[in-house]
Amino acid sequence: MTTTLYRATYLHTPSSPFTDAAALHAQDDGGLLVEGGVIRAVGGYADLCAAYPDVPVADLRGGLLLPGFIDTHVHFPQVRVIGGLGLPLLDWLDQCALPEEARMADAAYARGVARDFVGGLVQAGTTTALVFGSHFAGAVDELFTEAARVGLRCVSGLVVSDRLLRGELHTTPQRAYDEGRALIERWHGVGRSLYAVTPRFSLSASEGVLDACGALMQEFGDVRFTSHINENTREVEVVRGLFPEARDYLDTYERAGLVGRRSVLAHNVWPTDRELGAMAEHRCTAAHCPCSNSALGSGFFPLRRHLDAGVHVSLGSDVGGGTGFSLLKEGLQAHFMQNLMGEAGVALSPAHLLYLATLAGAQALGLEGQTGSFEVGKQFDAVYLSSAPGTPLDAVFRHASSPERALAAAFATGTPADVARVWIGGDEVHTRTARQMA
Ligand SMILES: Nc1nc2[nH]cnc2c(=O)[nH]1
Ligand SMILES: [Zn+2]
Repeated sequence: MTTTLYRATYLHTPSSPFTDAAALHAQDDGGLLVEGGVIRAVGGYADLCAAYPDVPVADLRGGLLLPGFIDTHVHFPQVRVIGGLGLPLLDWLDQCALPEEARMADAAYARGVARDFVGGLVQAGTTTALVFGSHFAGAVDELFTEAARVGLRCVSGLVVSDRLLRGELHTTPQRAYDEGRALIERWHGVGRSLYAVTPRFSLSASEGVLDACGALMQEFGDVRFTSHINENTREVEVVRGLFPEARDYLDTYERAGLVGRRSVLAHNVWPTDRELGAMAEHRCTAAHCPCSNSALGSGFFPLRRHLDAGVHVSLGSDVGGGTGFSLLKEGLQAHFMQNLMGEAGVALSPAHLLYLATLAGAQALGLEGQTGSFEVGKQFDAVYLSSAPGTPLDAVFRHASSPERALAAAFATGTPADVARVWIGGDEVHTRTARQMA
């Protein structure tokens, strides 16, 4: 079993800065002892070095070591259509996303997209992702296969819909159940893969399809659930018309038994107070996707209302409605948008951004015992940020007055080009090449 002592400036949030003012832990010259991919000891480098004098040292000084990022909302079939700017949600789906999603019927095409997608995630420092899969079971197999090859922690599933999209993306309740069941049996709990039951959104999923999803959730107790909610005002209006008996958008999922501790609902830009109260009671998560909300003009995420109601919030890139895989960029955009909301916004510190990009995602997925922070017993999932000499971020890293200042700069200006090395369960899954640094 390999044992390594990593020497680095590291930061992590073992608790939530939204409830614990001392949540951010930083070590200027820190040590992490990793044995067989698991963190066995943490602390100052000098202390660990004295305690474990024979263990080989990996010297990561000069940059920042953070827990691997956790993206709780990202679409596998959309990596090649990033950048469809300027359209509202329903037009963007129609013109940009869905034509590409139809191409995923071809498994060979899907295999290429899976390589682009998983590569994009790990190069951005993402070590765990809750992924919207494809409408085609064969393409979902390609995604899980590629994620397993690379070593990504991948939570994903078959996307199901039976109305209002393109015909070739529609299924039936029975097929949704049968194909979902087969995929769960093939992938759930295998290696680092987990299954998420995934109706696209209530606009495109009839009660029958939502009930089929509910049946899978009942039968397989620990699979996850994900979908979209309250993203765009026009979408909310259409859903209201389609479900006249439902109290609101959330209720369309609640009635099918889909909302609980392991449910992640993306966006929630336009929630009612009833929905926020119910989400807190269910202990489900809202995945905030700030770049997507900006690019599609969906609106400002009411973070203050979520926090006041006690709703758990995590971060998602929402590629390809979002603009790329970097959770550093999502953190910065979240910060910008809250600033622009004035009194209604939440002042997000670097500690908040780090928490949202790491432990908050692990908690959303019920994986906080395994990942999201550098605590003894957790997997060594980590991202090492180190900038090319001469770049502004390198200058900050060399001269920052504290690790927290360096962390703020990483969110302000860091990109995937600054991601030098990435580990998942102790396995190095990405090592930047000279070309990627340029
Ligand atoms: N942002 C976003 N919202 C959706 N709602 C339903 N499908 C999608 C999607 O692909 N992207
Ligand atoms: Zn989405």
